[in-house]
Amino acid sequence: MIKVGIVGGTGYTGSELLRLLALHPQAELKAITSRGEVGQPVADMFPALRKRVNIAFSEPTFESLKDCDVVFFATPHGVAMAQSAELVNAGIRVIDLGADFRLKNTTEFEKWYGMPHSEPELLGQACYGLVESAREEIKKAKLVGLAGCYPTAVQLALKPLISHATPLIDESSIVADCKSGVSGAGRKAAVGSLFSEASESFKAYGVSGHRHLPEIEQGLELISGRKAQITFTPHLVPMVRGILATTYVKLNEHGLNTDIQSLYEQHYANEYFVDVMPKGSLPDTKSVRGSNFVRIALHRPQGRDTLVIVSVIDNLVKGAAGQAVQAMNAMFDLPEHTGLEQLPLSP
Ligand SMILES: NC(=O)C1=CN([C@@H]2O[C@H](COP(=O)(O)OP(=O)(O)OC[C@H]3O[C@@H](n4cnc5c(N)ncnc54)[C@H](OP(=O)(O)O)[C@@H]3O)[C@@H](O)[C@H]2O)C=CC1
Ligand SMILES: CC(=O)N[C@@H](CCC(=O)OP(=O)(O)O)C(=O)O
Repeated sequence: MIKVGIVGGTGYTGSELLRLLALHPQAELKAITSRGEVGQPVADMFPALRKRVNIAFSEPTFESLKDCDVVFFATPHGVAMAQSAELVNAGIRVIDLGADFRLKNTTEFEKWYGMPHSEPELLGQACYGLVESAREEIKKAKLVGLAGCYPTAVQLALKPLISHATPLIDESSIVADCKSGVSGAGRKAAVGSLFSEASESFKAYGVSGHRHLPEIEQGLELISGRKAQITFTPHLVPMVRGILATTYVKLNEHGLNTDIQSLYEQHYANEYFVDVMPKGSLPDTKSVRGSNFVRIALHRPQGRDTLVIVSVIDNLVKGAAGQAVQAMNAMFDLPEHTGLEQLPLSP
């Protein structure tokens, strides 16, 4: 059994990890931390976990986590950075769901996250955790900086095109128009997440710059070795879970002469969690809700040279906790879908 610890067990991604790991056949929950709820049984806070999770919250300290094989950080930026070195040095593998180990350039990190990076050496050892593109590195990694939620939806939408040795699109003018449910903002109290603010409304945010922009560009460059430029606009939608990304690219001559639907189907043929839908499909967030799947559909409106790629994920699963468990499975040589076979909730 893999002994698992979670730092940040009271938040949305932490509790989603609990939901998934409670039924994982190879995982044993050893520690779940909270600063404010030490001693409280986890199932008292999350009745959905009654009779499945029988431990209590503990302090987010090394002492609580030292018997684990792997520790997930489901915490705000800056927390994993402060605590990972001690764990990694003790031979405990770390998967950070936050952004401390995603951006390789510390100046970029400081610019977008407003804090200096205190562990540049550890950052150098970290593997960027988009499992479909970095599986082999993740297997060996001691530390994974898991891909963000929007970056997962957008990179998986573009990967087959970007992976192609000869560019198929104009890689300098990609547009990703993305919509997220409110759980993307976390469980902490915030005015923008109030029912009366977010419901019956729909708005763009971070239009002039969002911290996922440099991450997406870095991720695309990691895949292709070429620099890509993207206009990324996130929106807040009045629903709880889900991300829908509509990504627009201009096909070049080579792209226009390629069967893009077949390219996607072949590229993802062996990916358990990626569903390339039949031509013309319209995936909705409900079709992935509660599951680790991503569904992708391709369109060429009016047969023109713009390709529209629609991708959907559950931000808390494939965008966070599910992808984290997928990475853990890869690290511990388990089939990647172990404990992750939940079908989406319907309706
Ligand atoms: N929500 C989403 O869709 C996604 C979130 N993420 C990332 O995952 C991380 C967690 O997000 P989310 O679950 O939404 O956040 P929440 O705000 O819901 O939860 C944050 C958790 O972190 C704990 N925490 C806060 N500060 C500290 C600290 N200084 N030391 C230890 N624990 C701390 C809190 O627990 P307590 O106060 O009880 O100690 C709480 O359990 C973030 O980095 C986020 O960016 C990534 C992808 C998607
Ligand atoms: C709706 C909403 O607010 N979404 C968050 C993104 C989710 C998140 O926490 O981002 P990471 O993937 O970087 O961890 C935001 O835009 O800041």
